[in-house]
Amino acid sequence: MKTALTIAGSDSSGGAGIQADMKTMTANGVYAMSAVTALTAQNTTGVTDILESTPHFLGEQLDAIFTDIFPDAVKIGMVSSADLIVVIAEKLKQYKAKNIVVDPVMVATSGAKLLRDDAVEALCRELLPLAAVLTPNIPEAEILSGMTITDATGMEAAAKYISEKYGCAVLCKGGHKVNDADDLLWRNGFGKWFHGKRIDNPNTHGTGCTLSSAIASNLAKGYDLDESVERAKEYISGALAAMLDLGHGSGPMNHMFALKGAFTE
Ligand SMILES: Nc1ncnc2c1ncn2[C@@H]1O[C@H](COP(=O)(O)OP(=O)(O)OP(=O)(O)O)[C@@H](O)[C@H]1O
Ligand SMILES: Cc1ncc(CO)c(N)n1
Repeated sequence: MKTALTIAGSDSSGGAGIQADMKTMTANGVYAMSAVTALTAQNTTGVTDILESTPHFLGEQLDAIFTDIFPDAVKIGMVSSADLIVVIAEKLKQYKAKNIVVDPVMVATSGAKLLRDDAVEALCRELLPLAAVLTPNIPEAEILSGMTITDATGMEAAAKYISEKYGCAVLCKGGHKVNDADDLLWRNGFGKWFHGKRIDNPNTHGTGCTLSSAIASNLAKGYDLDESVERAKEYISGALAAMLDLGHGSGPMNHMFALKGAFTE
């Protein structure tokens, strides 16, 4: 069985972060492992508190994983401080990790800030150059490129700029503001649009975590990047279309929609 690792924060409500990542990896047929960067006290309405792992303990989790079950792909999500980012970069280089998907998580769907200001610079310096692909939404692509994005042309300009600056592929997600569910993949000097059918579902907690983990799962299974993105979009469309409705805010998706009998009661 192929294996994947998520390095991310825990979401106590189970719809985003580590929990979404592990459900997604499992549903996509790979063995899921985790290194927890932070605990969040969170539900569908917001984040009330964050307790960070120490850099030393995060390093110990990564040592334990890489010296035993080597991951075929790694997904990086919420990493709130510069010190944690430095440890992750050091360990990924030491163990020669491959198929690294970086989701530059900055703000939760609920609006809570998940990345400290000093960490943005460390993320760009330490982690982006190691990424096989980076998956910013529009606000994150604006921060990483310093550009304002209002349309598809803006998404292309920002994705091209970020890809060239950090030498990695960039999947700019349209989900939030522009172009509905159409995402742009910029790699090796060329852009390709992945068109998604917009699903009328207000429950989008954890969509970014889920998409990046599905891409990592497909890379772990040996699909190339284009095929991995295509399959990940199909998976997230299925999870959104299952119309799970839990909680008082923007609720989670049904990650197990394809499991026989899932959520029928
Ligand atoms: N209503 C929708 N219908 C279909 N696809 C969607 C919808 N909303 C988002 N997506 C898709 O889900 C994926 C994740 O995109 P999104 O922009 O929501 O991520 P994100 O902003 O990083 O998520 P998060 O809020 O978890 O941080 C993208 O492929 C996007 O196109
Ligand atoms: C722990 C965690 N990571 C990422 C996100 C982004 O959706 C979130 N809400 N919570």
